[in-house]
Amino acid sequence: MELKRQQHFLVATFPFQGHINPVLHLAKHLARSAAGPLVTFSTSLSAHRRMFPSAPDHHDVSDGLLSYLPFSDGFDDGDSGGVAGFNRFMAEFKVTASRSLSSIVAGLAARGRPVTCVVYTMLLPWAADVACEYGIPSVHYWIQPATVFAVYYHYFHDYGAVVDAHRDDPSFTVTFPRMPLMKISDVPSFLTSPVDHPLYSVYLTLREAFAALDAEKAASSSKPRVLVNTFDELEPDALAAVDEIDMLSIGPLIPSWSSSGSAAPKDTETGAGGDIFKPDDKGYMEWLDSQPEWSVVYVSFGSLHHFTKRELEELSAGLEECGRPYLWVVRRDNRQAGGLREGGGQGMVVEWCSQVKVLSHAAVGCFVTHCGWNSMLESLACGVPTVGAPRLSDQRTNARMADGAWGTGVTAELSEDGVVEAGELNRCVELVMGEGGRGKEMRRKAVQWQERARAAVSEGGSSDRNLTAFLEEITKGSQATNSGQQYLE
Ligand SMILES: O=c1ccn([C@@H]2O[C@H](COP(=O)(O)OP(=O)(O)O[C@H]3O[C@H](CO)[C@@H](O)[C@H](O)[C@H]3O)[C@@H](O)[C@H]2O)c(=O)[nH]1
Repeated sequence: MELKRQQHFLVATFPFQGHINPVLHLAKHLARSAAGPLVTFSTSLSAHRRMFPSAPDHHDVSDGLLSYLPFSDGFDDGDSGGVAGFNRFMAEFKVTASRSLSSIVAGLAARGRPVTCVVYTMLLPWAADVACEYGIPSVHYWIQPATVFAVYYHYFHDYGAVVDAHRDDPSFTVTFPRMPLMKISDVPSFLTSPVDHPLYSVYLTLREAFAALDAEKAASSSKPRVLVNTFDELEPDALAAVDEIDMLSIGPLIPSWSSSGSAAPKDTETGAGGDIFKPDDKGYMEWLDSQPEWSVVYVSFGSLHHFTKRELEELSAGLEECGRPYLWVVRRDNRQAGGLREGGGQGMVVEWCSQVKVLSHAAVGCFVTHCGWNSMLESLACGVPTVGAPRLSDQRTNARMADGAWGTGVTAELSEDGVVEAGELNRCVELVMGEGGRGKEMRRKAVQWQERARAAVSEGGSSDRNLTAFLEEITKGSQATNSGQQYLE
């Protein structure tokens, strides 16, 4: 059989929008690199169907740059049982999806397009075993901050006992190696939640991911390398906080920059292109065009958060109280609770928008966010200061960085039931957008970070250099071992 030597990345991700986006941007970046590798993007069939509603199922979709080949996770109709059923879903996901991804690798080889490197994200640690099964290298792509990676790493090694002992003491401070002091209340929530939490399986999967990196280290003479969607200047301490792992910053990978390779966002390219939610066809960009510069409050809590009725009531009232124009994303699957008051003349509520395009618009002056990592990077990349309303996972750590080290945001005080109440929203938005000194400073810093973020991904910038070095190393490694071909023989 004639064997091809072309580099072929298989990039695989969990079917959440917040995981699909950064992986898709990396995939595009790889595909456009000088070496011109093949790149296949893979997520679950249910998410693939939502990304490509008109594509015939099970078929390899191609957009001329990437191939899209879904794996089955056993929940192909997309009904994974919601938060309550999530632990059961994760157990099934691992078994079925790893088998399916393995047959994708075998199938690509049989079609003369052998995979030479598997790139996988945090909730797919078993993808490293799939790669190993075929004797091909794999690399973990960490899609949250380096700070969060370092906290998990140290927790799963030497700091588990101290965090566990103080998990109910929010003001207790932990000193993770080479990192600033961190309060327990700022540690990722999966480390302080009880074992009967409905998302406990995320904790177990993360533990598995760090064990996989330990195994990789034990099997090799060099440090495992992890790609991280951040940039050097943003998290210098955290990037150097784990001796045993080489964290390679390659971000911020956001749509316009990763697909164009240029530092300036281009309007036509600011859509994520991997949406699993239907974009709203209300003319929100035209509406933004009609608003003054820096006047609009943009509100979005990402792709997973579910509002309660009280939360929708308080946010509606708070936005009215602010008296500023606003654009608010409330997904269609997120309105059942009731309590949402649409903005009248003052605001617009949409089901889903092109977030980077919105944040890049000159009219937007503040982003009220749940502090998901993609949203945080996108706000920095677009120079928009934030009001943080973090709930779980990495969000509270991210919020603390924005209102601490970066100086680009303020964190709202949540009520006991986790709601940003109207008065608190108004106070925070005024702090960010008002004429006070703190607001002016946040806006100045936001613009400063935007410049640094752009510099990092521009040609010759730190993230650009890291990604180029990674590509060269993978290419050299696969030429040396002829990897990706052995399993054909
Ligand atoms: O109307 C919208 C709303 C959101 N987005 C995009 O959706 C993504 C949302 O990602 P993120 O901000 O990270 O939030 P989540 O969807 O909640 O992401 C989950 O995954 C992230 C990465 O692991 C974590 O940081 C979060 O805490 C976790 O909730 C971003 O790229 C947004 O640009 C849109 O394009 N249009």
